[in-house]
Amino acid sequence: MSSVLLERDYDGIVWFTINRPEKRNAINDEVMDALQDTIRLVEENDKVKVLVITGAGDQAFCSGGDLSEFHHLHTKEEAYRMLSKMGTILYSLLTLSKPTVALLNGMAVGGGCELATACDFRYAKQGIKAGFIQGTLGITTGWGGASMLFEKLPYAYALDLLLRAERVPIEKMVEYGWVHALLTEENRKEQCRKLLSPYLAQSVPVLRSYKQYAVKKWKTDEFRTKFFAEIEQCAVLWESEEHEEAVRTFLNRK
Ligand SMILES: CC[C@@H](C(=O)O)C(=O)SCCNC(=O)CCNC(=O)[C@H](O)C(C)(C)COP(=O)(O)OP(=O)(O)OC[C@H]1O[C@@H](n2cnc3c(N)ncnc32)[C@H](O)[C@@H]1OP(=O)(O)O
Repeated sequence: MSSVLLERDYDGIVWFTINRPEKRNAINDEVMDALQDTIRLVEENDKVKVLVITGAGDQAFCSGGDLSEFHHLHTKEEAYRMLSKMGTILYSLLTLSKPTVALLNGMAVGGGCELATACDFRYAKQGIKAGFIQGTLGITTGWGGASMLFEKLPYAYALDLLLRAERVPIEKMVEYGWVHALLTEENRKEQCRKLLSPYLAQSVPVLRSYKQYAVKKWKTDEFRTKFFAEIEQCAVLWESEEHEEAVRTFLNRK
């Protein structure tokens, strides 16, 4: 079974679905590579207008990095290779010249919240929770999530979410401005398409122009340096006994 599903609609939407529901849609190398290829396709193809990223099943949008695959990374150098690979992908998602949406079909935790933060809009199913829970693993955001969060949310809200490191009810995420629309259970894809229909009515050059203008502030050496320094800091913490122990506990919890 493929780790990712890709669909292209007649109206210009590309749907990228992480298809690992049995792992709560955790991200491994295969998902990273497919996401990178999809971002390239959306950037280059003049018929594609919007990229929507979602997860398969009803339980999770994405549970972050695949801890069972990445727990063999012990040194900060090993960790940095993996973290900066995904960080580079999320940076290209952040600065993509087409609108992007994270469609939260279920909970988002850890790197799953970083993936969602890299998107322009977050539409979420009612009743779910989302959390930057990295602190409970003895690490910080490793894919540039904090740099992006501080750009997109008011300072105190962003800091609160990172420091509390818990799963927060999605209604609070709406209040904080992280989630832009709540969806009901029924036919979420159609609800998403309806929310996107005004954007889909615009031409690709118009969409591109506004997005390029919007993301210009992040295409600077200053922002990139901050973004990759955050990733480096996570790599340092990845080596710690606290992190090793937290991951061991999660993987052996049954
Ligand atoms: C690497 C980058 C870093 C970052 O920058 O942030 C990260 O992302 S670190 C990873 C952070 N994520 C987590 O710590 C999440 C860990 N998962 C959970 O807390 C829970 O699984 C859940 C997401 C809250 C879902 O809970 P629940 O619905 O009760 O399901 P289970 O816990 O029983 O999980 C089912 C199944 O899925 C496996 N799983 C879940 N998350 C991951 C993951 N991130 N990596 C690998 N595997 C994951 C879990 O082990 C179960 O598998 P089986 O035991 O084989 O059934």
